[in-house]
Amino acid sequence: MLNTYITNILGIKLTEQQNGQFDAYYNLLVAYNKHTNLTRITSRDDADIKHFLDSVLISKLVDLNKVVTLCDMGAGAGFPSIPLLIVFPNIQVTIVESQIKRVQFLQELKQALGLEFNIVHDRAENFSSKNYQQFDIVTARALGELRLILEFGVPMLKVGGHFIAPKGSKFEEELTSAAHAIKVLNVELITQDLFELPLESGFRANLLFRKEKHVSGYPRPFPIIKKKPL
Ligand SMILES: C[S@@+](CC[C@H](N)C(=O)[O-])C[C@H]1O[C@@H](n2cnc3c(N)ncnc32)[C@H](O)[C@@H]1O
Repeated sequence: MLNTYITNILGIKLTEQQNGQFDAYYNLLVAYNKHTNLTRITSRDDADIKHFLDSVLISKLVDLNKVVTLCDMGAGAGFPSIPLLIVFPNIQVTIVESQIKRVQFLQELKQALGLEFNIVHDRAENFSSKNYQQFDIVTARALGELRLILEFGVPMLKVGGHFIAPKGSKFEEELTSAAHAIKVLNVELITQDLFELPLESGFRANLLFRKEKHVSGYPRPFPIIKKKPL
């Protein structure tokens, strides 16, 4: 089913190896989830649509064949970066994840899929403050409010790089409250890609921003970000 969705929606035909990697991903996710809470989505159909397809939809926004480096903040069980890496194995993925049990799952996943990616056990805002202007793309799904994740992630982007925020039905409200952050961090909203997932599985708004200029002084320490969001 995943294969059909990806072909019909994105025009990409998965190879046998890629289909096998998605099967192995699903099997490990469900097996690991029995003892360690990773996801509430456990049926194969739901995982195909709400985890795998949803993650790969990001590739509609940028040409991932040309992208070299991508940082996924708070990837949890690997979303959205690992499905993207399966489909675009040329990407150099760095995951920054704060919870050790999820880091351990990601280490096992790396072995199971035979893919290379960096796993950093840290908070995204700490990692970001040590890695200015390193990445072509920064993304984060379900990590937090848009204005917070922009402050975490934009400092890590190269000038001209893209921040991609997968958001839900309240994306317009988030954009409104992020207006100041967008201005201060010097990013421009380029595209809002709105999509209804198959089988009434939910709405996705993928927001694409481009970094216009590097601004020093961000991210601030988390207690300050939380107390005084941009
Ligand atoms: C709701 S989960 C979303 C996981 C995944 N992105 C997804 O969409 O399925 C949020 C994840 O972010 C991690 N997290 C929370 N705060 C973080 C931070 N400041 N830096 C890095 N990871 C963080 C959590 O441990 C958790 O794995």
